[in-house]
Amino acid sequence: MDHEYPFYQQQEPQMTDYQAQLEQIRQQISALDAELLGLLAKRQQFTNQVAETKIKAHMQVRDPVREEQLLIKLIKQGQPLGLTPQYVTSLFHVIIEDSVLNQQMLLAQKANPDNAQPLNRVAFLGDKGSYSYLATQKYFSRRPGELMEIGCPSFDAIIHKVETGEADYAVLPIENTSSGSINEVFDVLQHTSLSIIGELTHPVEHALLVACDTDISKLKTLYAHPQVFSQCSHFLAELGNIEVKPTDSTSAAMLKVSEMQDPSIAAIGSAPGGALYGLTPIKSNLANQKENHSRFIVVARKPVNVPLQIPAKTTLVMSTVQKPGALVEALLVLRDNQINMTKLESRPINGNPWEEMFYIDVEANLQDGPMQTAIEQLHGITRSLKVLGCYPSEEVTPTRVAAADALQG
Ligand SMILES: C=C(O[C@@H]1C=C(C(=O)O)C=C[C@H]1O)C(=O)O
Repeated sequence: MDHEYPFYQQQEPQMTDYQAQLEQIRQQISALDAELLGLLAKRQQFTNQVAETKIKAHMQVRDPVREEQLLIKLIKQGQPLGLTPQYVTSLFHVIIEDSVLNQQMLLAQKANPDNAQPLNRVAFLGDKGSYSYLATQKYFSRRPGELMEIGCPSFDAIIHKVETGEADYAVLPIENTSSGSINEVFDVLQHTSLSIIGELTHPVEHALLVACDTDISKLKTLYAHPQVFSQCSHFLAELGNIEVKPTDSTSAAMLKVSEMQDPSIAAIGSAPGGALYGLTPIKSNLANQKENHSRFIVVARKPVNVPLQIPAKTTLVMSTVQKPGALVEALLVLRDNQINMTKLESRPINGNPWEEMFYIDVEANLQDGPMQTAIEQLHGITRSLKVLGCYPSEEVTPTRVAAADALQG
């Protein structure tokens, strides 16, 4: 006979017992997370108060010494708690970046009081779910006023909306880390009276999105914006014979797949964007480069004043005279005025294919003395020169702290 277990012996825990344990611990985690959110919100209120003080004291927003001291102290405090220097540093880089961007926005608002309005009507490429839509949401989430989203089919249509007053701002993708500059945007900037008033970078995480249960082997057709195809060219090459069909925007691609509900059809877009169309990702991280970001510019009818207390960028567009070394001569003006150039892009001049326009981004405030001198000198040696805008730089370079230094002493 099988060995009988005495009745009183502990029964094996059932799955429901484990689930109950898990649920109890998860409730404690969620309670702690809520506390953490409360503390982060309180920290944000304090750093915004710091911004108010800096406005009155005309102090720079960024204080690298304070950041380094703060990170070293936190790393030391985290060590005995089992929190690694890498974890503490990366966590507080995100917290400090948010704090600096919030402070910059407050200072910029003070410098442009007329810009604060209850409704921000913003034109962007595509519709809900496009990368431009996500970038628009990100940029205006940090600014006061309700957001009215105005999706457009093309860059020309976007610019037209702002020029005619149907929109207050436009968000335009201008470059991507995988596919480089977006030439169509540089071309529309050549002829618009709008000014660049802001910038932001946004991660572009391409995923393969489908509307129903399927897998890659069943796919026959792929919809996406042409920019996406060039950013995911390696993935597409591996896919083999799948028909790729370009769409005006990522959101148009996702809408198409959502409407067709066909297991042989997919779109490439962001998972959050796809969720707005009921699409699910069956493969992620499709871009050629792991770190795939797009930089967007924000344009408006009126330029903004950028306070000298926050890092600024200025974008120029110029055409040079037709003589050897003309471009070099122009760039030497920037060097002679100690102005750092972060981007140089050339584009053919419409109707004059053998001449080029040069777009230059510099790390400088238009109000700065050296920048004013450089502009004056450039006017004297170029065929044409236009300031496209001076705007707050939204690239917050994290303060580096060597963990070892932090743990000494
Ligand atoms: C809050 C301040 O402004 C910035 C943000 C900091 C932060 O979030 O901890 C620290 C230093 C500054 O770069 C400050 O100067 O104290």
